Amino acid sequence: MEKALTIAGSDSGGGAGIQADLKTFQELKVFGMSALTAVTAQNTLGVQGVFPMEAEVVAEQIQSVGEDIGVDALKTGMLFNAEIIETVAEKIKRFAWDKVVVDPVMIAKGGAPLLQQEAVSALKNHLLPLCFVITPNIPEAEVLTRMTIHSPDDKKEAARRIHALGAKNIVIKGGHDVNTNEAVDLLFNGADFEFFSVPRIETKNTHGTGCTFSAAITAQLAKVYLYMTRYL
Ligand SMILES: Nc1ncnc2c1ncn2[C@@H]1O[C@H](COP(=O)(O)OP(=O)(O)O)[C@@H](O)[C@H]1O
Ligand SMILES: Cc1ncc(COP(=O)(O)OP(=O)(O)O)c(N)n1
Repeated sequence: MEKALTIAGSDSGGGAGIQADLKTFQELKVFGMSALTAVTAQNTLGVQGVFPMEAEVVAEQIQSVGEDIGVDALKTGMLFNAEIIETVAEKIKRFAWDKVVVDPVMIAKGGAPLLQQEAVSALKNHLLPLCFVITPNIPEAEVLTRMTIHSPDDKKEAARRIHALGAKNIVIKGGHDVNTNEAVDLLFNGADFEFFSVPRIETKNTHGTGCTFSAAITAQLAKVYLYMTRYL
């Protein structure tokens, strides 16, 4: 069975974070593992508390999993501060992991900060160059690129800028683009753009959509690469 690791925060409500990731891994039939970066107290009303782990606690969890069980693909979610980001980047380099999905979690939909503002440059400098896929939502793409996104052309320009920061593949998610009756995601691989659209589901129950999305990509990456290497 292929193995996937999530390096992310705990959501006590179970809709996002580590809990959403492990459920998604299970659904997609990969063996799920976790390295916890923070404990959050959350429910359907919002985030009531954020308690980050010490960076060395994060490092030890990744080390334990990496040196024994092995990792076919991994994702990062809530990383909270620059020290944790730098620790995670060091471990990715140490194990030479290349199937790395970065969900640049910054702010919960209710408005609670899940990444310190001063950690954005650590994310850009240390983690983006190591990732195979990055999955920002529109507000996250705006922070990473320091531009506003209103149109499909803006999304393309933002994707180009994120690619220039070192990410190989960029998916700018369309969940926050509530003025359209479609949810439109943009994929850019450094050469070509592709838009993916589905009819927008009219619901307020979108907590954890981004976590689930990036976990699904991670699970499929773990399997696809193993499949491809059999034919090399
Ligand atoms: N109301 C919706 N209807 C259909 N798809 C949605 C809806 N909201 C989000 N999505 C999809 O869910 C995925 C996660 O996107 P998004 O909600 O923007 O992420 P995040 O949780 O990080 O803000 C994307 O593929 C997006 O297109
Ligand atoms: C612990 C934790 N990690 C990530 C998130 C953000 O989840 P996301 O899927 O981006 O969507 P919202 O929660 O913002 O709706 C989180 N809330 N908690």
